[in-house]
Amino acid sequence: MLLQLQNITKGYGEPGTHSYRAVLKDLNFELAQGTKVAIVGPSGSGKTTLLNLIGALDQPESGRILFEGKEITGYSKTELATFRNKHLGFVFQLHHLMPQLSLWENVLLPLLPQGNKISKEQKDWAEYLIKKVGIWEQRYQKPSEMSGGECQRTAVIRALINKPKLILADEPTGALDEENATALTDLLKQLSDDEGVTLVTVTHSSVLAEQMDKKFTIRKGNLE
Ligand SMILES: Nc1ncnc2c1ncn2[C@@H]1O[C@H](COP(=O)(O)OP(=O)(O)OP(=O)(O)O)[C@@H](O)[C@H]1O
Repeated sequence: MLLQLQNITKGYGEPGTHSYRAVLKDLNFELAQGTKVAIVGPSGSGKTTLLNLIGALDQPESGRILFEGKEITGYSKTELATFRNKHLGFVFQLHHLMPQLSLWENVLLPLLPQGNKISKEQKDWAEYLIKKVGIWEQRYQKPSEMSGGECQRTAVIRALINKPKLILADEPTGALDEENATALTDLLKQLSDDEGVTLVTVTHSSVLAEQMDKKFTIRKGNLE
């Protein structure tokens, strides 16, 4: 298994007081390498809370999270940051591209914390991805000079640049019109198929959810 969540509990407020509210309760979840899943559920059901745990951005109150069989719960902040950078790619509803950088620079940005120079192999990989999603012509343009769909495609490539094992997408098509949303859905699916990347996407879009191998719904703090 690529990812295992075992008996996860997570809430907000001070446990044992009136302020506490449980969001995820004794949740179990397993994800095999290469699978694509959608997580759906009403507003406030805990989708982002769950994605933050899977993405090592937050820690559960109890339970264990294992990645490739190794427990990551208990990692220090630095260890979690290293883990995220090495294994995970993130796509958000809003692309979060750096406004002062070109498409090309934005795509290469996640490689910079690794120090040293960006290798020819890494540049070739970036070029391959940018061409694959059809925005090579725009590579020297800044986000303000690109369409919303082009920005979101750039964000998807940026998430893939480190060759992550797992991509986490939070409402990736949420800010796009229907045509662009469909194009991005196809792209996410095709890229994860071609590159063998595992994908977890939180979405309100039934079109996107239907494209995944499996759909989970958060209900009463658990996945069904
Ligand atoms: N930092 C926080 N402090 C207190 N409560 C929080 C915090 N973050 C989330 N919550 C609460 O936890 C519950 C789950 O929130 P979460 O954002 O995970 O839901 P969601 O399913 O992603 O919702 P949406 O679809 O509206 O984005 C909500 O009731 C929310 O108010």
